[in-house]
Amino acid sequence: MLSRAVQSAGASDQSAPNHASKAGLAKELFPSSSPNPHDGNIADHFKKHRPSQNVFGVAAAQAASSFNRSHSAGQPLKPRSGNFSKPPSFNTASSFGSVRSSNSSRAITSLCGKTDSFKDEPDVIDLVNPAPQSQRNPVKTAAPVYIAEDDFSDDDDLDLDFERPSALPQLPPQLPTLPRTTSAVTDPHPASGTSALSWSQSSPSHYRAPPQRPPRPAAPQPPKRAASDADSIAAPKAKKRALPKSWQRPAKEEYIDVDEYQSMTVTTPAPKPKDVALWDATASAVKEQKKQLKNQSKKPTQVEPPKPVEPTAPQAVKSHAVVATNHAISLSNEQRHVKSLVCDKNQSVFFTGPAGTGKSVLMRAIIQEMKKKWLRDPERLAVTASTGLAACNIGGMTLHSFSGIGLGKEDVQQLVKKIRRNPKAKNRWLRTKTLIIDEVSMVDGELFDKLSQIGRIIRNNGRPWGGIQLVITGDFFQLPPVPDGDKKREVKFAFEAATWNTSIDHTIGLTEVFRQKDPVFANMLNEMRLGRISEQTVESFKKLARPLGSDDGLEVTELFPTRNEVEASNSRRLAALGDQAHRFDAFDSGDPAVREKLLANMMAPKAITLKKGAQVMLIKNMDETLVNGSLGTVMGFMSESTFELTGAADGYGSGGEEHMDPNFKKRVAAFSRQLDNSSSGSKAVEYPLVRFHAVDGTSRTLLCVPEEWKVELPTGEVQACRKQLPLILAWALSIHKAQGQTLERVKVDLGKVFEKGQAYVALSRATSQQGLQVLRFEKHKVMAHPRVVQFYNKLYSAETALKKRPTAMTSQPITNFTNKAAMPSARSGSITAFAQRKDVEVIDLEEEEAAMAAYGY
Ligand SMILES: Nc1ncnc2c1ncn2[C@@H]1O[C@H](COP(=O)(O)OP(=O)(O)OP(=O)(O)O)[C@@H](O)[C@H]1O
Repeated sequence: MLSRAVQSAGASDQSAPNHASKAGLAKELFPSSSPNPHDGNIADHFKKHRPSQNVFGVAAAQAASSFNRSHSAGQPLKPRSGNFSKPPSFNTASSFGSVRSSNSSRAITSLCGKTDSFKDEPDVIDLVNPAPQSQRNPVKTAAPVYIAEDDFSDDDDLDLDFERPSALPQLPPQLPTLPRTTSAVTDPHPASGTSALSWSQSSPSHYRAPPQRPPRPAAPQPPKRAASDADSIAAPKAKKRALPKSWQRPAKEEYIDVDEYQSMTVTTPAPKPKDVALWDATASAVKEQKKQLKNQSKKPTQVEPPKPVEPTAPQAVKSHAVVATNHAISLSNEQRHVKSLVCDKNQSVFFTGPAGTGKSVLMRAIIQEMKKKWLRDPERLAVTASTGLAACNIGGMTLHSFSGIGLGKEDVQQLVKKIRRNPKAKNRWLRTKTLIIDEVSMVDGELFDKLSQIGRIIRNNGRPWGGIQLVITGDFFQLPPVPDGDKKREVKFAFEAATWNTSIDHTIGLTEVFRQKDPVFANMLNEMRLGRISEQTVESFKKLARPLGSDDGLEVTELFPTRNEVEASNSRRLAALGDQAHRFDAFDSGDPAVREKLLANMMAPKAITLKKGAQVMLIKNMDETLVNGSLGTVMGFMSESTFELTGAADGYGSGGEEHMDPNFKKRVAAFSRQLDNSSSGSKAVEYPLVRFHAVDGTSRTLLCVPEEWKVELPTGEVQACRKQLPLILAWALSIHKAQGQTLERVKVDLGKVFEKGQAYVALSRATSQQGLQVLRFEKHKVMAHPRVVQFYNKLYSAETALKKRPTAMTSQPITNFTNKAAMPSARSGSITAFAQRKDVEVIDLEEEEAAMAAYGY
């Protein structure tokens, strides 16, 4: 078929040496609905942009319409014949684009123009009395093959859509059926105690006693279809199946109930372990038990709302809990608009806006909607973020993990080779249709270009990212990409990537602030965001140095700019816990000459000390829901064998077995001791049992055993390796790790702020001034990156230009920035308050100037 297609295309090319059509095809593969990719000036580009200036599309449409005209003038087309149709006279290049529309219009024309349209040429092939070859329509064999652009995509090769059985040819009615004699079969040796089953459930062979074996009482066989009765049995009636109640989706799509969304995350129940007493277990039974318990522990232990956390560590859980949204969140108009562009119109969208404007909430709503869309094919949606913690917040993985590029330092060709060696990563690239990227401000521009190029190569599709729909969010006024330590090059933002503009159809600015209800506080933060902070705001922030009261019992989360400060604070908190300390030292291997240096900046610490009740963070992706950034509490310590035998769900172990039946506890202890001694000959190591709290409301318990981190050369050769628990202490967080969080009680020390956007990110985590303590605030520490300011200026200019254009031109906006500064949500009633408080002079500018300031002027 492929060679016929090539021949056909070749023939068409020769008959119509139309270079313009080839150029048209090329343009179709590199669509330019976005602004000029080189200068990044959206406003300039928009002036040049014409919505329907697609050379190829126009040529195809003209060809199709001329074709339709010529055939509709008193010469009705032949009806559809099988899968083929008579070729139109226009060239092949045009047919690429118009094949679908021309076919459908022809089908309609033929149905309208002929009275016997439905009679001609049935699609069903008569297998019993096939017509001789000579009687068949010769046009079929001569018909050319039409190829759509997607036919060559790897992606489509993998599209295993189920074909409805009704499309198959009907069975001939005279198919011989065997006489129903099965019920008359008499069994010469009926097995005693066996109840006869009806013929439709059991074959005759089931009634005979097995040869050379004495008959023994047996339980009735489950209905089983044997090969011998296949001919005589009619197809079983399909059972009516209903989805479990928990799978039902909310009726109203426009309202997103976050709680409902969270509780919809249903997991398959773990298989029940075999009913074998522990002390009776054979080696293979123990193995089986281990396997089952391991599987069990990998799954969320509950799907209901999370239980109150053990009294041992209430603070730890409360302190970092993302503010629970117990009420339904209805998306604002601007959020709904973005969702519709993504989910209904399949557009590639970048939506941005100040902290707290609901970017993550909107992203979750989009993910929920897209998951519904790809319910039967979940791999089509990939959810990623620039950092592990951000990925955890939206239930995804890091962009690096998704792409399978490791650190991604190599050039594109090497990275492609690396991905091709990794079947999982390669499959992700091929299967994904929509790629979500959260917290894009930390995605490096070079990485963005590399991934775009990798997508094109691996998917064999010339469009940016190989044609994957991108849904990107983030605020470039927040944290920039982490600079490349080796090259010492200046940081490059994702919006500075060469492929940024061509990858995105729409840029939308969200303006309604939800996190901070207090308009004064919201505007103090907005000034910080832009790096244009008034003296009054400086004074207000300095007043927040007072300590926070602790009367509500909520623990304060501490944020620091540097890792050392974070470590010092966590050590202090650990020391305050009374329990026994457990120290875990890393096992390092590799070339001693380079090992120390290579492992110095590794997330996994050289040594970590833990206690029961300690708040920890996972630093490695375990699976879809336990990811780098998941927060949890240490519930106790136990050996692997105890964990596997007792199960993780109850959370017992050394220091946590109080709920266990004493007799059972003794037996388990004895048995696990026996196992431990038989395997190692000495007391087994006890590892921390951690209950992790996922943002989707589930709680999962995991015995955290050492994991490996490797530093590899591009050849795959391991230079250094560290084996350590995948945990760090997490009472205090670095500001980088806190990006994306909403914290009700937060203490920020800005003394060592070193990065642009860092102070803004830290303070904008707070929901109110009452819940925020700020230490060492200085005006000069509040910095906005000049290139980010410039980028948002351009977006604003493009928006202004757009508004000045005639309505017809603005039907497909590139940007959708509203001409106003970011404000607290009107629905909280705060907007009125904001308007009435004339004494609060936030930004001393006219309305338009204020709007410009909001976007960087
Ligand atoms: N449509 C909405 N209605 C009510 N509350 C909302 C809405 N959208 C978001 N919120 C609330 O606003 C707060 C901030 O939301 P979110 O974290 O999504 O903001 P963000 O723009 O992602 O912030 P950041 O840039 O700091 O990560 C959350 O507490 C969220 O529940």
